[in-house]
Amino acid sequence: MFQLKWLWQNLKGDRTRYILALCLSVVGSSLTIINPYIGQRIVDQFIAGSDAVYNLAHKRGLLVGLGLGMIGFSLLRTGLSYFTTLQYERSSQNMLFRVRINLYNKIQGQDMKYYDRNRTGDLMTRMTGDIDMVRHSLAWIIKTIIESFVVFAAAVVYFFFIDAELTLWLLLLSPPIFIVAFIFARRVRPMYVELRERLSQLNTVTQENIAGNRVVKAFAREPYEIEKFHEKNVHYSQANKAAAMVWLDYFPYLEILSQGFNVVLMLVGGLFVMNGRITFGEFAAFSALIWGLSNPMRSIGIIINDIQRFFASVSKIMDVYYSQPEIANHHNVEVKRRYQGSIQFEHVTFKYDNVTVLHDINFTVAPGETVAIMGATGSGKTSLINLIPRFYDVAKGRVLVDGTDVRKLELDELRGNIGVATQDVLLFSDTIDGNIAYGNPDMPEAEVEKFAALAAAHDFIGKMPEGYNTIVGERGVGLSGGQKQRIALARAMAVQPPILILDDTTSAVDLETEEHIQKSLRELDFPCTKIIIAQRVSTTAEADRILILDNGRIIEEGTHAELLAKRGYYYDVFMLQNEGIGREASAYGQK
Ligand SMILES: Nc1ncnc2c1ncn2[C@@H]1O[C@H](COP(=O)(O)OP(=O)(O)OP(=O)(O)O)[C@@H](O)[C@H]1O
Repeated sequence: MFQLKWLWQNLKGDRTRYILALCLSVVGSSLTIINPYIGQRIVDQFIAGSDAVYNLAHKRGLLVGLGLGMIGFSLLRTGLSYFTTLQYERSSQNMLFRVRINLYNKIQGQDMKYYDRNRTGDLMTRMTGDIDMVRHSLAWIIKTIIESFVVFAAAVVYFFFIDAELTLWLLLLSPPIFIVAFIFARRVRPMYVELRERLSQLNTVTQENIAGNRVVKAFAREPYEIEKFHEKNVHYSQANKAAAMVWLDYFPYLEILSQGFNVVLMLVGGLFVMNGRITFGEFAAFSALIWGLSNPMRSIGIIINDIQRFFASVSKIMDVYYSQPEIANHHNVEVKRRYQGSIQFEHVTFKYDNVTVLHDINFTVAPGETVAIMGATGSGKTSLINLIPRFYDVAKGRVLVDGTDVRKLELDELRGNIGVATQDVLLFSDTIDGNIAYGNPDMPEAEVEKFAALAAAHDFIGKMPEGYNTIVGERGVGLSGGQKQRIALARAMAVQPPILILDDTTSAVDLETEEHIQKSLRELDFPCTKIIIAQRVSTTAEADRILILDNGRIIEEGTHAELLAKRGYYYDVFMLQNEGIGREASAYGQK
């Protein structure tokens, strides 16, 4: 079975330990028949046998020996069981550790499409609960199955050795138990798949609520969120109850059939003792070991439950484990070249699934040029710039960087040559210094400060209690929108990339600060091609070229003056933004 093969693969490094644990389980379980055997001898020779009085008087040494043997084997079994459990725990914990790293790397290596499709809560469930279920299966389920099976087999063999007919009477109960267990397993399996899905939905709602708690509070939507959580919680709870109810449907049958072993033993075994077919000692041995037949039957339901949970979880993990990103970064570039920074879009069409959002885009950016992109919201600006670092692949056409199709470039090298400040600013829970130096952790402090100053961030950072060592909260909590944007800009510039992409990076800063940033961008002391998405004419005016996007098509292209002269979309935006402040279309922004 593929899932078990996968488990085996991931046990690499601990396979010997795990096999040792399995062997110890077999040995330890086989030893369970020793004490009933000793008990049988004690009963037959010293309690109920015809020579019992004589033996008690003359063979006390043997009795003491058998008693000590019983104690010794009990201690040995306890010791073995302790050592075996230790091996199971160690090997399964080590496997858990490895799979977790592996899974994390897999998730980390996925492309943007994967993150578009998968919910964070679901991925978190895979990284936590599902992995732990797999560990549980190695450390408990497989162990229980092996031990139950060995105890059952050892008891049956021993019983056959004592009396085959009585054993067959007892075994008559096994087929109905297996049939009941089989029907139960078939019924409960889809329920665990559903249960797992509902758990993931519950985690997703919880995660989104915590991550978005500010929005929730701002809109006073706590009751709605509580209701949403409640609904998912009820769904999950119902799925749990439904699975438990199915178990309860079958549990009485399994329990009664398991109890049946004792009844059969009493009736048939008792009869056999009365007619002298078996001795009291042998009957005692049956009694002492009958749990070896009934217990595995009793726990069969629990084992089936856990096995179904295991399959539901392991298939979710394996989904991640074997999913191959369409755009994979192999991280195998030894020497990263520095690009000149030319960019070319050749008849580019781009789709999200089946929705085309960019149509036949053509433009060229020479090294060192600054190109601004403007357009209505949803016109495709972010989608367009996402194609340059190859966050997504084109559907048709080509995107070239330095004359080479980005699909033929090593991703590490390509992305290492591009600094991006995304629209949705994300800062890590780290110091401001750590956030700015994210792309180059060895950057000297003076450099960090230099780029912070270029991004007009140095002054406000200096006023913070611990300056550059101030820890910002998750996603940059504690900073204003404009402050976050400036740190993100400093972070993008700090890698001194030959291509800098800024997606609406100065939308939340005031005009004066923006002017400072514009000046810094113009005067960067390294060669750099800049692609700047902006809504303000004040940002785009000084670009070498401006592209206007509308519904995924370039509808205007030219310099500020050329576009104003065209009296099209750009002109309208200009007029709208400058109405009332008396600026003349022709005079503004001319270099
Ligand atoms: N990950 C995605 N999956 C599916 N569709 C998407 C995705 N991201 C964007 N879109 C769609 O693609 C179109 C272009 O979106 P895009 O974000 O590129 O526009 P934009 O011009 O950058 O908008 P804005 O100015 O609001 O940021 C929109 O219709 C949007 O709904």
